[in-house]
Amino acid sequence: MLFVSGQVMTMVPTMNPDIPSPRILSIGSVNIDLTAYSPALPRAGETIHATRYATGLGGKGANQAAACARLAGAACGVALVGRVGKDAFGTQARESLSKFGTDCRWLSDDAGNGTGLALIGIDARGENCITVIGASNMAVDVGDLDRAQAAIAGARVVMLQLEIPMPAVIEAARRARAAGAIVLLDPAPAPHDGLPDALWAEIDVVTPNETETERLVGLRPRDAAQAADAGAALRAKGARAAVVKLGANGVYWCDATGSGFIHPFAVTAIDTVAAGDCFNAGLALSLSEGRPLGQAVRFAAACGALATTKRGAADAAPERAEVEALLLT
Ligand SMILES: Nc1ncnc2c1ncn2[C@@H]1O[C@H](COP(=O)(O)OP(=O)(O)OP(=O)(O)O)[C@@H](O)[C@H]1O
Repeated sequence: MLFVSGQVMTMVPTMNPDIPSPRILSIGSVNIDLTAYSPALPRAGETIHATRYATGLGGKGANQAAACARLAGAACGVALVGRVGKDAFGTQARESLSKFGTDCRWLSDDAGNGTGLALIGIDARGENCITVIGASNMAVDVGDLDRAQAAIAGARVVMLQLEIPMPAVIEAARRARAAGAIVLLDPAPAPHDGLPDALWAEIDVVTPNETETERLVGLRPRDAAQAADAGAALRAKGARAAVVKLGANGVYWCDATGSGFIHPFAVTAIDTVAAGDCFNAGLALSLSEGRPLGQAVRFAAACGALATTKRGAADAAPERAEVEALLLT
């Protein structure tokens, strides 16, 4: 059946009884990252020559889905709900997601918008400047959720981020929670004026880093004690649990049953890009297996730490065996 809604033209996916309903969904953005490496970044009006470039999968929705699929392995049941353009970048994104094992049945082709892009410049010192073109990501709406309703209804964990329009995020959270799924929100990029109350009410676990925490509750945590204050403030907003990520300084968690601080795993970090996405992927997988929050956060912290030992975004995602080995140290 061909379904036409606004600018989207896509096949309506049906739930094939031979393919189990996904256990974990990421509802969010898909980008292709185009990265140019040059000795210095260009100033306004300047043209420079890069020494090399790379293209790869990006967007927090796609990164988290891909990382989670790699972690979960063969019969993983990790799906992505979102949009790509009907262009070469959309084809590249689909191929890349499929290589990780991500179920793309609910990834729509948007006939009216191109695929989301991130244009990234990196200089010799590792400084970067990034231009994001949201494109089809900014067209994600309730129609995408309608098409994915059967998947939302069957999911154990739904991962959300803030790179698609806020009304779609709120409605996705509402539907997922109503269906009994655990709703994970990575509040990135965090709006300057915080989150709407309608979203706070639907969040099971919110996972900000230091700067996102400051935008959400006005506190910038630098250690475990400050993270505990921030965690309490995040729960007072309405989230049932808070996980405050402090990068190389560890991670704090709290929920109705208690709280804890996980010290960072000792790794040799070479690139922290998407450590947070791999962390959230691990958290989603572990929660989907019924682990309590403290155990799930420890698993996630090992995933985040391993992601810093490889270059790239989704490409830096570890496999489960690597995570289990690090957890034994
Ligand atoms: N250098 C590191 N050593 C060990 N663990 C790390 C390191 N950096 C990150 N981690 C782990 O990964 C988690 C997520 O990293 P971080 O706090 O940088 O997230 P983030 O800011 O959301 O990341 P990004 O936006 O770059 O994806 C941390 O809470 C920590 O558990």
